[in-house]
Amino acid sequence: MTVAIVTGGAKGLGKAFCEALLKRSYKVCFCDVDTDEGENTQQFLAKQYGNGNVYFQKCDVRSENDFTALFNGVLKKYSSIDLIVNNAGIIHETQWKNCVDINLNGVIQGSMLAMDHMKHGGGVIVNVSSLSGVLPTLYAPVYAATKAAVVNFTRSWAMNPAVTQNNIRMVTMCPAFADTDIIKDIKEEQFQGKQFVAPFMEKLGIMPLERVTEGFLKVLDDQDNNGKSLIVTANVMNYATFPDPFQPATK
Ligand SMILES: NC(=O)C1=CN([C@@H]2O[C@H](COP(=O)(O)OP(=O)(O)OC[C@H]3O[C@@H](n4cnc5c(N)ncnc54)[C@H](O)[C@@H]3O)[C@@H](O)[C@H]2O)C=CC1
Ligand SMILES: CCC(=O)/C=C/C=C\C[C@@H](O)/C=C/C=C/C=C\[C@@H](O)CCCC(=O)O
Repeated sequence: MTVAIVTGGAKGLGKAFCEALLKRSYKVCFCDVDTDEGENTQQFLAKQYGNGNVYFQKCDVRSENDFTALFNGVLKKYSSIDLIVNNAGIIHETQWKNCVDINLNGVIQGSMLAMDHMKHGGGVIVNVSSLSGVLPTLYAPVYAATKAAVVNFTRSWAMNPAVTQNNIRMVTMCPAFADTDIIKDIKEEQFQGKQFVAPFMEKLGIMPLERVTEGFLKVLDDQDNNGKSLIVTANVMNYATFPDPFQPATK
């Protein structure tokens, strides 16, 4: 039995990742702060993939207590945790502390709890960042900062013996715009200049969820990607490259 936790799984990319995992016969526990949406999705997924294979637990990733209860619940039900997808996220430049709490602290909390469990038998941690994690994003500096932090948090842990010597793999995903609610019903106050979004969206397009799921499955299947960050756009699916100051200088 292979067991996964997906945060923010009630809708959008998280829900798509849950479905992809269920198709691969994982047992899936997904959490969300939105109980109504979570319960609807639970019913939908249970009908498609079987009641015993998926369940929803309310968890606000900002809460250490909720997160600990989530892990304990999964271990009680399925006895192991092989994969966590730290996916829950928002974009909100005015409520920026909330944005940091969810997008960064939530990922840190989920990763630390997962590592603590996985040190006994290994596992995979997928942290969902954004293309905004590797590119400056003028309309959302705080969002971009949280997403860049996720990239370097993952790269940094990936070098640590607690990961490398315990058969753990930590990877980041950096998708461009995808067709979910995060890009809809948007308020001016969520950005530092909402008008700046459109040109980037025009250039990058809006990906169907299937394209991001393709990247997600690649991240799961590539065994040698510890610490890497997969960029997913309509045209590109490559691991990001970063400057290496330890290499001899080239002239
Ligand atoms: N859709 C897009 O264009 C892109 C999205 N992303 C990232 O993908 C991730 C998923 O986003 P989408 O599915 O697009 O958005 P979405 O808005 O459709 O789904 C996000 C889910 O996270 C949940 N959530 C929010 N705060 C939470 C909290 N405190 N605790 C638990 N769950 C919480 C929401 O209730 C919702 O179900 C986010 O981290 C986002 O930043 C990255 C790049 C592009
Ligand atoms: C700099 C490159 C870049 O912009 C990359 C973006 C990649 C992904 C962004 C993603 O993580 C979150 C995007 C959220 C966007 C939210 C709202 C927009 O849809 C507002 C559109 C407003 C408008 O149409 O005027």
